[in-house]
Amino acid sequence: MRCAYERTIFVNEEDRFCIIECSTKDPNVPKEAKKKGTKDRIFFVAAGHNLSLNHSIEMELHGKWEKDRYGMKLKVENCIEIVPQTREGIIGYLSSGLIKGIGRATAEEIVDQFGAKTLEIIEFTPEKLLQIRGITSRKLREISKTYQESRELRDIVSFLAQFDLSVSKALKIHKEFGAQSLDVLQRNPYQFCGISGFGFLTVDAIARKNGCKPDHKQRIEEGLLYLLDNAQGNGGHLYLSKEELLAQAYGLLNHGFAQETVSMEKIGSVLTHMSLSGQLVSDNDCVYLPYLYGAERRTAERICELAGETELYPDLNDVLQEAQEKLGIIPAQKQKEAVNMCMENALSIITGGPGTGKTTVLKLILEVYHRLIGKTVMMMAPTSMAANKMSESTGVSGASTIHRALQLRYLEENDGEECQTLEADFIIVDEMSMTDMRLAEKLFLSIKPGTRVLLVGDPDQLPSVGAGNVFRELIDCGKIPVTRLEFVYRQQEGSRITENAERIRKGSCTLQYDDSFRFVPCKTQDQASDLLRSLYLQEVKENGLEEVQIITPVRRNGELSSNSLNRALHDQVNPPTFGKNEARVGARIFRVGDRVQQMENTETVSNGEIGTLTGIEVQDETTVFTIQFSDSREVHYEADDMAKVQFSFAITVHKSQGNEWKTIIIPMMYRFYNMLRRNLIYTAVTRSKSKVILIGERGALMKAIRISDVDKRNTRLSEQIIQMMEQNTGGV
Ligand SMILES: Nc1ncnc2c1ncn2[C@@H]1O[C@H](COP(=O)(O)OP(=O)(O)OP(=O)(O)O)[C@@H](O)[C@H]1O
Repeated sequence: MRCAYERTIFVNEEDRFCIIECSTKDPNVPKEAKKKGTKDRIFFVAAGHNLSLNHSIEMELHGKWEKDRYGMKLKVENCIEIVPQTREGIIGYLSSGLIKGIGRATAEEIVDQFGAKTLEIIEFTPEKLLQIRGITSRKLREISKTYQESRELRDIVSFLAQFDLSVSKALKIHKEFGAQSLDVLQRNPYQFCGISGFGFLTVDAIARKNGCKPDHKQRIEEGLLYLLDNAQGNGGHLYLSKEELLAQAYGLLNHGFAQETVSMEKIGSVLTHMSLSGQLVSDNDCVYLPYLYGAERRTAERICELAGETELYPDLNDVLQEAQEKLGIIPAQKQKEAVNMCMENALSIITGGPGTGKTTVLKLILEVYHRLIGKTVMMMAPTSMAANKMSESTGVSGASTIHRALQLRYLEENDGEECQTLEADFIIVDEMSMTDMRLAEKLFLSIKPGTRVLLVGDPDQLPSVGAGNVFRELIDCGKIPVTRLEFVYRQQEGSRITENAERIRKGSCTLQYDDSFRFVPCKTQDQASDLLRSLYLQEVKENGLEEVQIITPVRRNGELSSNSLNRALHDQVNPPTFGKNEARVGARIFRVGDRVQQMENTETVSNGEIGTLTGIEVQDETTVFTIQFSDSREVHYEADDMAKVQFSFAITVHKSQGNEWKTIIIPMMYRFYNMLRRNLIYTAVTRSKSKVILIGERGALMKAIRISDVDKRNTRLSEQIIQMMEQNTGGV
């Protein structure tokens, strides 16, 4: 059925599942599905993946009519975009954003000149476009390239539609294999397993449809690699035991077959072969992906090189006394010990929850170091907000994110290679619990032996988002001096937040409530969502958008997920008004004033950074978005880059790490099920500077506080450090 897109009802950004309203001239729309209509157009609802959300491109939709509680809709099985033939249609298509470098005015000029032959000319004799004013050779190259890509892309999208695969996946394949994509898809789809986001399961479905043998060696290899990769993402594991890996592989490779098609022996022999050829590393029956094994080993080696005592400073006590007097701080015994430890050891760790005096100790350390040694100090933290806080609270400017300090772009690049050597005599890293194995490797390999290093953090927070449990392992290995600051000084300032955070940390469910720490009971998800949004709007009115944050355990599924809350809040928090620029990117409309969060590391922005959209301008027929981050840095994004950005009125607990706000609002429902964990609620609560509002079921909060230690990760960093140190000292 030939249709036109009319409006979006719903789009899931992750898998591009869309529900849209369409119109058609086709009279075969069932009566029950007809929404409204004019004399010659019938309106109805269609649902499916990757539907066109572009008014300029018509679609041919094929599918089944299905009825649910919202009425009858077309469940789309196949959607083909139809390149338009009319003057308006071609102009609309060319200026739809699919083809870079052509805006509305240029499109009109092209069509005026070439008429119905326009698309043919762009495809076969694009040089003729040089006759058009404003089209330079450089622009022409861009137009030809993106036109070609959009054509190839359409073919890939059609092929992938039968596997329910999204446009974004088609884009990834196309980026990697270009014009060869379709051929590779049909012949050997396992090659796609190397493309990020292209999991074994997806590729396996394509391969099976194309008749690939289920016990083919490459299928088993890719299955094993997939399971190890999956163990990183799902459990934060660096390795799986051989037994566990074989059991998982057997289940995976035989799934969906009536009988055993891949034997355990065959999987075992492929695994052995992969270990011998270096595709995997098997060490003491622990099976690793090679780069993760390397990251763990190399980090352990460098830790051994960095650790050790420094020269003695006989004046240390006197200098500390002078520093205390200058700063007006009377440190407790533990705090003094922390200063001494840091000055007497090349590598040391300070841990403590909020308000335990970590910053106070840091100030003393910086002052003592300045007086005793006075060389270059470098301070860094995983997020820019944490880095800014470090500078502000210590009064020493220049703290940066770890990524910026290391000049890292994408972590995937240069695995195992040393990057940028850090030219400093003393390096302090805050919020160390957020650092995963791969970032830790980059960090430590960048620090030259002889540099003094102090790691600061709170190991009771969530472990890093990426695999590994670096900070906890460094503490637990027992080879690096650690000072634990436990006394909460901020309690004396009458804050319920630090007091309750401390109780949560210890697993106590007896919390104290007042205006700074509230629990608002709600029985249902709908009720909680309504109340949460109205409380959020009220808090924003009082404190400003930048100081209020919703932190939720889940990103998708349900009204209390960050995705749903952002959708529901966007127009309320930042409504469209006359003169406020906005622009559509895919299904989302971005507006000046929106709060957004970066979801991937790039050259200039670290994953997790939060900023405000301050400008949307059209420059040279390209829409440019300007985002200002917390350190006043302005970064420009084009429409494609905005895929790396999410609205951030609500964010997940994982993405909140290393940041803080005045007011935090947290939904807590039983339906969060396996997200109800102590370190999750502890992390969320400790993000607040002055007010915590919990909304939901009290029992869910209690359950979360009671459940600890579910994050056991397979890592051996601590074991490796111990082994290496003992070898170095001849087992003494
Ligand atoms: N020895 C001390 N005597 C009295 N007050 C102290 C002492 N140490 C710290 N404080 C006070 O306790 C409060 C919390 O200290 P600080 O900011 O250093 O903790 P923190 O661990 O860095 O907290 P957060 O992680 O929440 O920023 C501050 O007001 C600080 O002045």
